Amino acid sequence: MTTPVLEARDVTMRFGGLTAVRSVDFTVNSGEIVGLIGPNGAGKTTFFNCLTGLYVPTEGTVSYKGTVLPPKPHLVTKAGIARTFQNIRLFANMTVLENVLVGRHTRTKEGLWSALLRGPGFKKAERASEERAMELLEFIGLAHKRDHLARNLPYGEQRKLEIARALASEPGLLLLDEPTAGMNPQETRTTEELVFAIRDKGVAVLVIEHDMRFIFNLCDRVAVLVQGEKLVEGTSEVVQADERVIAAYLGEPFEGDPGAAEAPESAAAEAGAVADSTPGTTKGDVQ
Ligand SMILES: Nc1ncnc2c1ncn2[C@@H]1O[C@H](COP(=O)(O)OP(=O)(O)OP(=O)(O)O)[C@@H](O)[C@H]1O
Repeated sequence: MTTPVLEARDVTMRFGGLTAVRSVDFTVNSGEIVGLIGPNGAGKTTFFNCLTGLYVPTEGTVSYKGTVLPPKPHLVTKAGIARTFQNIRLFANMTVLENVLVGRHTRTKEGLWSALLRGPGFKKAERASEERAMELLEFIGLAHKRDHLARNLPYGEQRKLEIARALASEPGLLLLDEPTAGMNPQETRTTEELVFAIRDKGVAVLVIEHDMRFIFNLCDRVAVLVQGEKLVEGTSEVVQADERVIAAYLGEPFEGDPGAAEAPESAAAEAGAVADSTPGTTKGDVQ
């Protein structure tokens, strides 16, 4: 049975006179991989930031497993939501293992005194954390690089390490912000497999991405934001076939348009991907 993991109700985010997100209702159910797409500046990252407590929505609520979340990032993580960022945010001069251990801190119960005195309770907790971190490194295929500095990893592996660090907080929902940005097609395919494997481990996934082929292959459901509003939501097939989505990416007006005529021209390339990634076409990955 599917149960809601994340529920955003009527979320609005204004920056002064600009409404970046407008009255968005959005649900992610257990066992789902959901995509969030939209032209540049549509409000995707702002919406993510509202979900993770980085921004306090001007209006609306965000709930995780039925409980309204406090708008504080560390409390959101503690509740069970983890995220990665558009730009890699690893501790470059720490090892691969240390980076994952940092991600475990919300799940470590040992207090300050125990850590300072390095008592038996702390050592036991430290061993357990390290074991879990190594399991995660095995899972993402980086166990053999546990002692490498993060900054020396190739780009694709740095992004994987970010995912492992996010998983270290034992989330029930993982938010990925453009996980394949800058990746080559092989790395993108590996990421796709990794996201499926994460879902199979019982973690629901919400992903923002510009690579339409990636999104439509991966997601059970896709929501389209345009000018801060949710325009369409449905299966990959439904979204790809919706003319309003293509029009929004091309910056063409359409019935009920919240203002897509102002969408940036660069979105036209992405629209090509919407149109060309319909089943049966052979267009390559788009970035
Ligand atoms: N902190 C902020 N202060 C003021 N305006 C902001 C802020 N963050 C975002 N915006 C504006 O809100 C709108 C939505 O931006 P956002 O970054 O959420 O879009 P996006 O869909 O994630 O875009 P992209 O795909 O290019 O990353 C844009 O007009 C942006 O300039």
